[in-house]
Amino acid sequence: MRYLTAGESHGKQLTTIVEGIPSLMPLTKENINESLLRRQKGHGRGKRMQIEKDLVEIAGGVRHGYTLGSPIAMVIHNDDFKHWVDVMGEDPIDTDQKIRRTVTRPRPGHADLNGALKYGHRDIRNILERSSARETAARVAAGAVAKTLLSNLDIKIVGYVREIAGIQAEEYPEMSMDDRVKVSEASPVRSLDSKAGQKMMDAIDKAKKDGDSIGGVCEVYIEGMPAGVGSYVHYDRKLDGRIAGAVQSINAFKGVEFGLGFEAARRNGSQVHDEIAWDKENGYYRKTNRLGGFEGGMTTGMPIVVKGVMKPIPTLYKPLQSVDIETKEAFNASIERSDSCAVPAAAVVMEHVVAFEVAKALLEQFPHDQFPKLKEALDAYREEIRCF
Ligand SMILES: Cc1cc2nc3c(=O)[nH]c(=O)nc-3n(C[C@H](O)[C@H](O)[C@H](O)COP(=O)(O)O)c2cc1C
Ligand SMILES: C=C(O[C@@H]1CC(C(=O)O)=C[C@@H](OP(=O)(O)O)[C@H]1O)C(=O)O
Repeated sequence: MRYLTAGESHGKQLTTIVEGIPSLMPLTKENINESLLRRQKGHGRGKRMQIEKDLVEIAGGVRHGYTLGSPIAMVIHNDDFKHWVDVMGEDPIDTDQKIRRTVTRPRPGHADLNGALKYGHRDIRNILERSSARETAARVAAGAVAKTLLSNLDIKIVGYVREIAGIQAEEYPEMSMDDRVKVSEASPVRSLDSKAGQKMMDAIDKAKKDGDSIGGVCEVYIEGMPAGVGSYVHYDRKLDGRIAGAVQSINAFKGVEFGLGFEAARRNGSQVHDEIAWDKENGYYRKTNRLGGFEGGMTTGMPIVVKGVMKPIPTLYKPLQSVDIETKEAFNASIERSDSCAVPAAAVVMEHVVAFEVAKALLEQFPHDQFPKLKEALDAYREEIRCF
């Protein structure tokens, strides 16, 4: 199972191709649109999100509400393209226009300067169009297909905000999965803690007023995974490693933690490892879940709990100093529009990139071309480990 995306932020459309989804799995565009609309919500986003209404067009791989087993092609049109036809069109333009529209001022914290150096573009627009987190809409579409697969296998996944600008949401280890989904959906910052949520919104408003930006921490929580998915036998089969890579690949993410994460460095082993218990009904379980659902690159059967750190948005109304790549003169970057905080949206992105890695690992472990056979194999494995 793999996916590719294509498309520029202000170009015509984003395209996603997902390969490896078994046949005979129920899938509709509503499954995908629900995820896309969730990604667009959240306090702190800029004017662009008022222009876009992300809706998917399924262009291949699905017929009459079921997957065919062939690649699934999905298209999301950029409504903003109509304002950028001259800038983003594929036809050549005259030199005067080209010079007028060339972006030569790299923003600190974005991909602008390194991308220009690497690809030899003297127009930074050629970098920023693709490095923009607009691409995360296409990744959410791929993740929504994976989420649909997981949900049909009784595996639930949700992403929400744990922290914005140092304001932490309280931890609710006993909170049910359904409540996590409900509460995070209801909150404009997707936090499970309404008091902290209000403070987070105030912090976002203040950052915006000050022309600044803020980051935070997202968490993804997964229930229903049996123990033993992933593998310890090779570095690239460790599922926690793959999830970490996927989370780190989200625009502006700077770190990943499972369970206690970095806090584990400060505790003794007795306060970190999760003791093993057994009962007849459920088989093995853990009394705690401090390791966030992983040992040896494999799931433990406890919920997967993974956090990702998002840095503040690089494009600032309050300008940072940079250097023009043509004149080499120092300048203070000024901008037209940007998000001031995209952590709530990033929590949805994180949920979907993690969903993809989990679904991919399941299909590697239980390779089936037909979805009902995958379900049967997974259910048989669940029973096998319950009775182990
Ligand atoms: C949902 C989302 C929205 C974002 N919105 C913006 C934005 O409006 N302006 C901006 O400069 N960066 C934004 N970013 C972050 C940049 O895309 C990111 O910093 C850039 O691609 C450079 O990559 P890096 O930060 O991972 O090094 C956003 C990121 C996400 C996940
Ligand atoms: C378009 C999206 O996010 C964009 C990500 C982004 C960036 O630089 O990463 C910059 C902004 O775009 P624009 O320059 O058009 O205002 C965000 O709106 C989206 O999430 O769909």
